[in-house]
Amino acid sequence: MTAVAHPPLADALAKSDLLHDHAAIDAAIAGMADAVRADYDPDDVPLYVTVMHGGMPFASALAMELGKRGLDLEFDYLHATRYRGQTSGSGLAWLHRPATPMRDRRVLLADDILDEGHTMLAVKQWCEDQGARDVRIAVLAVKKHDRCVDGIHADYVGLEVADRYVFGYGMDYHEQGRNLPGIYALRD
Ligand SMILES: O=P(O)(O)OC[C@H]1O[C@H](OP(=O)(O)OP(=O)(O)O)[C@H](O)[C@@H]1O
Ligand code: HPA
Repeated sequence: MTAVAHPPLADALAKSDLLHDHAAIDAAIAGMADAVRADYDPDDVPLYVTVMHGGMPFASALAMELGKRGLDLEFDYLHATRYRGQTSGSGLAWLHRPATPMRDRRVLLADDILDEGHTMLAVKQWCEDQGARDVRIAVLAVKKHDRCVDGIHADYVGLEVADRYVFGYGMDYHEQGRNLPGIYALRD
């Protein structure tokens, strides 16, 4: 089998701009935690669903900030992907669905980025179809453009990013760079 050659991460970094550093991301997540905490009753523990893989660093950080503020969370995760390591999206593939029953639960979805919205539209619809009584969306970043599908928006947003391919803090450049502590954008 021939291995697929990926462009090296160092080359991507050399032709990218840092949009948000780690301190800015931490501050944004703390602000989001304040907003989420104000909307949730600790006696009605939400089901906190991380959208893998990209959502993992953000979901972890937000969960800890919510813990500091006295909001317990029940964890589950899903994996739905439509980019598959590429820089443009195609059809959504579900690789894992949450196992926890959602009927009558409040569900909080945590992901790295809302771009064209296809992923979250399908994921939110699926949670509602499972009987969740309330489904909200927290994303670290929203991309600024007018191509987002109708009917979807993020309830909690940390940062805006330009209409360029972005990576770092969960987001990949050909499956690399997810653990960069900042968010970078490729120059056109
Ligand atoms: O708003 P959209 O245009 O639908 O794109 C956003 C989705 O794309 C990315 O996932 P990806 O498909 O790259 O999977 P990954 O998280 O495993 O990298 C990202 O993590 C979001 O889930
Ligand atoms: O710009 C992006 N970067 C990484 N993953 C993404 N998923 C949707 N848009 C993006």
